[in-house]
Amino acid sequence: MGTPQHRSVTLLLLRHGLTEVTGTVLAGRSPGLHLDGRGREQAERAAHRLAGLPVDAVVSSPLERCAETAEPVARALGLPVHTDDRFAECDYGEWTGRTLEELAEEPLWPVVQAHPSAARFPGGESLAGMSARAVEAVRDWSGRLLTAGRAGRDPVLLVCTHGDVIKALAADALGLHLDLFQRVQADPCSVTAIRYTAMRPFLLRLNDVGETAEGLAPPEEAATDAVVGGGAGQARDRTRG
Ligand SMILES: O=C(O)[C@@H](CO)OP(=O)(O)O
Repeated sequence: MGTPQHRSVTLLLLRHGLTEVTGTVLAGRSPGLHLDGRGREQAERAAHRLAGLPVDAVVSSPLERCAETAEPVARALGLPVHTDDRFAECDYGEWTGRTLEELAEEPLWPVVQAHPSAARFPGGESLAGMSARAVEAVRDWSGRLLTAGRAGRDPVLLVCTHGDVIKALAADALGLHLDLFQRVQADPCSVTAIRYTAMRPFLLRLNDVGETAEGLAPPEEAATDAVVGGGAGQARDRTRG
């Protein structure tokens, strides 16, 4: 990576809108799961809310519910949607598509709730692995934007992704062990904003479902002199052992 002209990146994490199973089924990587009418409305409202922000790139999980949320937002911003598999929901393996009620009876359930850093889903991924890949993706995209370095301000990256991915990235930003990530909330179409400055992540907004974009991005003149990635670097260590 070349010498970045601007050394702070603002990350906006947008959770996808509602689907007909949100909150009752562990959707994960279920194929063909689309936004429902409420979800499409939420995506349009998010597009309206975020339209005026100086966003430099929109990146989405490949799953339909995120792509369908990112699309109107990116259109309002006049940007293309990039896809990155590392922002896909955790691969829940055999748990994918099962109801939460049913899963609550599984022996692994209390581990997922109370000790998620030890949770690996049968036939799927571990939550620690999901966290590490998402942190790595944020680091890569941030580096890319810093290298591209638009004059006059620090870059803003908008990522449309999933509940557990946002919870993991927010936990990383707060320096929380992954075991505490269930204490973070990310509602449909909420925005969680993190600024990475001087090797350190700062949580600007958590689970923000407001109507305005005030305070979500730096003012035009703000260009700082620091380095991105402190939280990202620390995350893997915190999820070990
Ligand atoms: O997969 C799911 O059911 C949930 C889990 O957090 O995430 P999302 O709906 O945000 O994809």
